[in-house]
Amino acid sequence: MSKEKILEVKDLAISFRTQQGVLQAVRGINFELYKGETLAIVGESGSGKSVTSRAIIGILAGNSIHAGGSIYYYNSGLKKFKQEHVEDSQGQEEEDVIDLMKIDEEDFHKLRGTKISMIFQDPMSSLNPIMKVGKQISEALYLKLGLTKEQAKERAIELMREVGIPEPEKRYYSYPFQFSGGMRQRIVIAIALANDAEILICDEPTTALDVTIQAQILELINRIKKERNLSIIFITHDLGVVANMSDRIGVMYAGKIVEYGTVNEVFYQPKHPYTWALLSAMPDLDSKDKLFAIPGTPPDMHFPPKGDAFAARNKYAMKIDFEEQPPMFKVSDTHFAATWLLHPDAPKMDMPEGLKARIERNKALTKEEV
Ligand SMILES: Nc1ncnc2c1ncn2[C@@H]1O[C@H](COP(=O)(O)OP(=O)(O)OP(=O)(O)O)[C@@H](O)[C@H]1O
Repeated sequence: MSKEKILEVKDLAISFRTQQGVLQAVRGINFELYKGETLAIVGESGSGKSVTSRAIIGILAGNSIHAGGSIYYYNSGLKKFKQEHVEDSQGQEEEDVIDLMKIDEEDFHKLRGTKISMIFQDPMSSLNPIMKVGKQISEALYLKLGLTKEQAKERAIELMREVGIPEPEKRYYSYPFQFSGGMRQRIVIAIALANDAEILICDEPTTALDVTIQAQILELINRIKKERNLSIIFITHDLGVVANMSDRIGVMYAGKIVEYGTVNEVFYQPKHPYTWALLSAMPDLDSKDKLFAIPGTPPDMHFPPKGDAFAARNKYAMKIDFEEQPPMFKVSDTHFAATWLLHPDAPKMDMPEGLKARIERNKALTKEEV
């Protein structure tokens, strides 16, 4: 995997004005995205995954407040900016970095739907219901890449073939409602490819599909990622989906990233009790154990807790968890977790025995498959 950074989310904070006051949806998150990698962001409903991805693509709701932080896009070719965090190192003035939270509408239009594309759970939300799908793909090519109408049509048919639409010459003239959910999601992917996107944000793209179709769409996303060196942000509440298709995972809880690391680190050496809970709640075909449900509910983000937001649901919580927010502790060069359990003075606490046994079983299974 190349290590060319394409995106850097820095101390990003997004709130919303609501009738009950200000809701703090994203509370200072940090992550990087590299070229050609898939970063999964997982967490329960309401943890701030969608708000994060909507901030990146610039489609936050009107009542949102940019409470702080930046989203740096590297080498967009759009402009040369000098940003605070790169000022002091030598030669950085030359770097092409833009802050997506600061650029104007016109520049954002050049990026959204072109360099950055998004696939949603419901493909209909990205498609025009009364326009033939072929036209929707070729329009992207025609408007944004300056091809002639004939060239655009030819290319659109090629793209339909590339994403696995059978008989693309014929289906070019069909309307979205004439396709199944899985096929519609393929059309949305074809539009993203038509735009030559560099970053593809997938927000629960397979949640509404049945399992077989889900696997096919995941396979397609994986294939185009490899073929085009795409960078993917994959948002899901389902850890099972990302196990086989992400390079790194960020676990979100109550508007913060509480743990991130490579897929192996998060699956095999999880450190945050919330990650333990998420992993324990994953259905496991080989286990006869009763499925673990995470007790309690996430906090009301109008009044985020003072300490570790997971403390109230965490049976391993210590006094300090209710009083002070834990910093990100480094586990390895690629693995970090925000839990006081990693403080050198904390009592030695390992993951639950049941989870440890599951992990060992899964490791053994993976070895068998190799
Ligand atoms: N326009 C809005 N106005 C008020 N609150 C909002 C708005 N959009 C999102 N929120 C709130 O922000 C928080 C984070 O929402 P977000 O959609 O990012 O969660 P999520 O992790 O993506 O969950 P889901 O999987 O359900 O989409 C939630 O509490 C949500 O209710």
